[in-house]
Amino acid sequence: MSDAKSQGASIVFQSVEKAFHKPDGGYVSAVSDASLTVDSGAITGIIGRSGAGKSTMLRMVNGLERPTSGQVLVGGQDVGAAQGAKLRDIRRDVGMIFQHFNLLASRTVAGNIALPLEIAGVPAAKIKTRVADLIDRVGLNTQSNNYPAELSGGQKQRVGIARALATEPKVLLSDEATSALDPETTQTVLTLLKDINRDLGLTILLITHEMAVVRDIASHVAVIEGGKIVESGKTYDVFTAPQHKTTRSFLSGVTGVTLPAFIKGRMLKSRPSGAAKEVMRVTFAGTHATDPMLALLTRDLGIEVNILAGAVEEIGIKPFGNLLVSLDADKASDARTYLEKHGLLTEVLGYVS
Ligand SMILES: Nc1ncnc2c1ncn2[C@@H]1O[C@H](COP(=O)(O)OP(=O)(O)OP(=O)(O)O)[C@@H](O)[C@H]1O
Repeated sequence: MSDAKSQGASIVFQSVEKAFHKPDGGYVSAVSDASLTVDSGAITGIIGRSGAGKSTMLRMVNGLERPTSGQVLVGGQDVGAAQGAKLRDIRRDVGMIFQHFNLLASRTVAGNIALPLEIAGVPAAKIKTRVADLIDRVGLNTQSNNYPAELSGGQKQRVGIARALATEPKVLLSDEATSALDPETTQTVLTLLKDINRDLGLTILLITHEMAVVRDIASHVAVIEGGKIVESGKTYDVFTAPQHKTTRSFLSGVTGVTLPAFIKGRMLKSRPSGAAKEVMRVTFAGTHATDPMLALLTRDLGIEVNILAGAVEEIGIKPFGNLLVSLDADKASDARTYLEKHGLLTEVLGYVS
């Protein structure tokens, strides 16, 4: 494959609703009032639980579903309104990869990758060179004549990626592409997707239920619940200052920073009478991520803090830290003011007596 940049295309969801009719005459609202802009060349993750509406969002981008109202625009073209040749043109600009790869068992690696080119009527000689380039790009040179049954999950997904890139799309949709893979293979596939995004400039929209995937690859994220986008923004901003409880619950799974059981079991929502400790989350972002702020808090205000759990992580190349601490509830308000004045974020999680 030539490494010339194939321009990406933006994806815009404008007040999109999608309802499905049920056999009993009612309907189910799969996506409701969704507005989201994915910039050309960006990698954006849509995260949500099972049934949240992720697949429906994705399927509206390549015209497999049409919005009930609102618009989905790919490179400014209204996918929902497109018919016939126009819809085929838009679809050619949108490649897709799947959780279970969707490879043809009867075709070799090279044969699977060639399929979309054969369907598009590309001359055989051109298909041969292009398939060889694609195989090279995804690192399957020694497997080109193997059948899917002879490949590992990671290798199968590489074939899926090469096949999706065959028609030089501007947008790549990823439907839980790493969910069936082990963590190590997931990393190699995510790295390949990042390389492709960088080299070809194509836009990637992925759906996942794993915040770790978002952290590792996406510059932007949208959180969807019950068909509604409840939060969206730059991945770093959403990770360091999540606004919605669903986002927080996804994050608690990925940061690995959870309260120890002996505290969790005793936590109260409101402050009890008498002596009590406040349990607080402190998020260190940007330049403060590695500052010794708790030591400074003790030095400047004489407030002592117990660390319950913590971790420093990276998103892109930017670090952020997450600490769960407890401290004297009488002094907690002063401590929060001090920490926030120094650019940290705090959140009261509860109290223990
Ligand atoms: N063709 C359909 N007919 C009827 N209802 C549908 C159809 N497709 C999706 N739904 C419903 O719409 C809602 C959203 O489904 P969707 O598949 O988009 O969710 P999801 O977030 O992708 O879930 P999962 O992670 O389990 O795939 C669900 O309630 C689902 O049952």
